[in-house]
Amino acid sequence: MEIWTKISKDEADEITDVVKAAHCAFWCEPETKTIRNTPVKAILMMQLRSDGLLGFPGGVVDVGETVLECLKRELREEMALDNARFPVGEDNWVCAHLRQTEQLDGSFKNTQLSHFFSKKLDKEVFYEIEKRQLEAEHWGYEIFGLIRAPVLEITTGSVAQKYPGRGFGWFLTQSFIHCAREQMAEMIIYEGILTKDEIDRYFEMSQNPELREKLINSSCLTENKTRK
Ligand SMILES: O=c1[nH]cnc2c1ncn2[C@@H]1O[C@H](COP(=O)(O)OP(=O)(O)O)[C@@H](O)[C@H]1O
Repeated sequence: MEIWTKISKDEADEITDVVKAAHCAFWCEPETKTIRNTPVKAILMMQLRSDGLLGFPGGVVDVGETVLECLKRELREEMALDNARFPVGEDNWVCAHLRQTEQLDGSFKNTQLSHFFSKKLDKEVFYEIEKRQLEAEHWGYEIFGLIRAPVLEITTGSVAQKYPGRGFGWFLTQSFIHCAREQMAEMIIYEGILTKDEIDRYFEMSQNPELREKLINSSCLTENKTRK
């Protein structure tokens, strides 16, 4: 069994004997609308990983590297990011999560410390950085898709009435790597995109068993099943 716990910066700085990782959410307010005239509050840059899960750009800190040096290297490898133009620094730190893994004797050992950063971009810059990712060294090898996490809610229409949370609530039903879903929630609150209550409501909706069953078994929420 593995447990992920959010810890403070001071607590994180105390931990030394563990694998460290750093990931970053680049985001923007696109000031656009999507279907049914729904305002898009924000879009977050995520990736479809080669293991089929969704996560943020970043990776494991190599021996001799600092957390920020690691992030810089990973952002270059995974996004072809021009780090001099778009630096990510201590000011962009949002949260840390500690993974503890159960051992054979039932005790728990610290096995990973994940730092998370967030950087807001102008929408034009966001689009430019997105396009550049197709030239990244790890594109098509470790990174299989570019994702815009949709921070929005489509509230009109019968499906939205029956299954609220269409938009971000439904997005949360996807499969995320490790603590990426929690990091995303932390960063959305930290940046003032949504309140904690709003995020909690979306998490609750995404855990509705009836909705999850429908989303997994049918792409259009109908009763039709073409595969048994
Ligand atoms: O978005 C994320 N949030 C939190 N942890 C992640 C995320 N993406 C990957 N990880 C975890 O961080 C570690 C580094 O994985 P990743 O695939 O990013 O790095 P790598 O490029 O160094 O192999 C792994 O334990 C992985 O499961």
